[in-house]
Amino acid sequence: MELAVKSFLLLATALYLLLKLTAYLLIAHQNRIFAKSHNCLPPGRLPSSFLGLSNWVRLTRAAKRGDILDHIVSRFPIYGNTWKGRILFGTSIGTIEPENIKAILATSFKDFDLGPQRHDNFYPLLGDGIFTLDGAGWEHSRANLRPQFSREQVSDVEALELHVQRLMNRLPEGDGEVADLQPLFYCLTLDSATEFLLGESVDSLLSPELNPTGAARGGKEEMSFAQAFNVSQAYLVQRSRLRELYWIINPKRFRDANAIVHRLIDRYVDMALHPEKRARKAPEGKYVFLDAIAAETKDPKYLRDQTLNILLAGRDTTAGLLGFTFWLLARHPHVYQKLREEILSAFGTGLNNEGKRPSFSALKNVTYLRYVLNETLRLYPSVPLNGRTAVRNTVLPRGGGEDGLSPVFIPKGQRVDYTCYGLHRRKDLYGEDADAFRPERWEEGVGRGWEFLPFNGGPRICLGRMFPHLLVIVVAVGRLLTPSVNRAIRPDRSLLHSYQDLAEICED
Ligand code: HEM
Repeated sequence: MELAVKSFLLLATALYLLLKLTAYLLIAHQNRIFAKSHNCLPPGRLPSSFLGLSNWVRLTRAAKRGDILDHIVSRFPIYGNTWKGRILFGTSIGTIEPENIKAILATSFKDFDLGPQRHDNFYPLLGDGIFTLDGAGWEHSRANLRPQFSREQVSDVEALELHVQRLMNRLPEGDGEVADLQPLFYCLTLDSATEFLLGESVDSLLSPELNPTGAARGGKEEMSFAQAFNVSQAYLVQRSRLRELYWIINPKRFRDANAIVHRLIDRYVDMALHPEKRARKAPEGKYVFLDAIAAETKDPKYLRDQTLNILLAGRDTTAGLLGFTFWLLARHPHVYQKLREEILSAFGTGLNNEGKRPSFSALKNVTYLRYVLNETLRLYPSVPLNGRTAVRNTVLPRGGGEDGLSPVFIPKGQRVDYTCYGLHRRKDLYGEDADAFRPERWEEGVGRGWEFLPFNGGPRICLGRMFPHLLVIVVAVGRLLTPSVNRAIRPDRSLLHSYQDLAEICED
């Protein structure tokens, strides 16, 4: 009897393996036919050891050193603008080819999705929202949320002014004193975003202790919303580093931080659904994102998740842009001087608290400011790494063969990572000085089409790209460019470190 069971198990296992092998060979055969019929050739090969462990170890070491982006970008001159390699159990295709990125994000949009990790890794904090969903869920979110990003709704300069003023109040008084702007910018974007989303700011700029970068510290005291949101994000970064194994990191501190964030948002969701519970009424005519979406949908989880998705999408990206703009201005005094002169000549004393506030469109038309922002986003795009996964067999137009000009076959399930940080630094697209900060290059017509992608492109292009970040920076630039605050800039490695963190979180 025992022998019969053993024989049966052996036979079943052999049959299972045979079926698997046949399916594998069949798919490989179909893939070959598909690739041939589209004239595909293989791209450059990133060497790797068993299961891609060596590449993963190199990536992890680079992340620890704080130069993961330069590490990734250094592969392109060696293996080509599109390459394929093994990284921790899976294969990845890396590309900095505009034509390929256009295919992924626009022309072959339906052939790709965000991949399994984005939703599942972010779920404990973000749930189901526009930033984490694919397919019908994303389409529904996008259609519902898009009207909330019209110009009138997001260009409330007055609300921003209050937070900028508070930021200014935190700068040291004396001449020659230094201040670290980065934590202040993270607080500024949190305060202004919560005001836009919830109708009330969490006012982190008024708190005596700033904890902006989200170091997951110990301690028994309850975290504030700002701390909890930062702690959650810091854990999301750590989880992303483990790729498919993200779920291994799920400590109590992460769960507590998520619960604190959810509790606060739920309070506002409750008030949006039951306005009679509100202690203070929003001023007449004031736009509140949560109230606006609650007018359409009454599901509290939907409301919480979408609000948090927007907060995550818009907060660090904007703080990063602000931080890098000033970081670069501090190192390029001639650019700083030129920008200051242009702003002052356009608006005179209008920026100096004398009642006349420049209009939004006037601010948008300060050409040199636009060049400075473009150049900052070119060198330090807030989302430097990104990727998609093929949902069916498809093709990228470039990267195959010795010359890299043939199409590349992308099988169903294949991950493709595109790297704006590398794309934006290509010397053949931006010139030999592509690594230098030179806003004037924008006068020369660089960055056309799919060569410049700080906000993505195609149907998933950033919803908030037009206004809030621009307004925040403009108000801040206006204020910080006044002579009395020339002092407030300090170069700081921590800025670069948190940029790397952001890079990794977005890689998923
Ligand atoms: C400098 C500031 C910003 C940059 C560089 C930026 C960049 C991006 C990028 C690259 C994406 C695509 C992510 C992906 O699909 O993988 C994105 C998506 C998104 N962004 Fe922004 N963003 C910024 C500010 C904002 C702000 C302020 C908001 C809202 C208030 C916002 C809302 C969104 C939303 C909702 C999405 C998801 C769109 C979708 O999937 O349909 N962003 N952003």
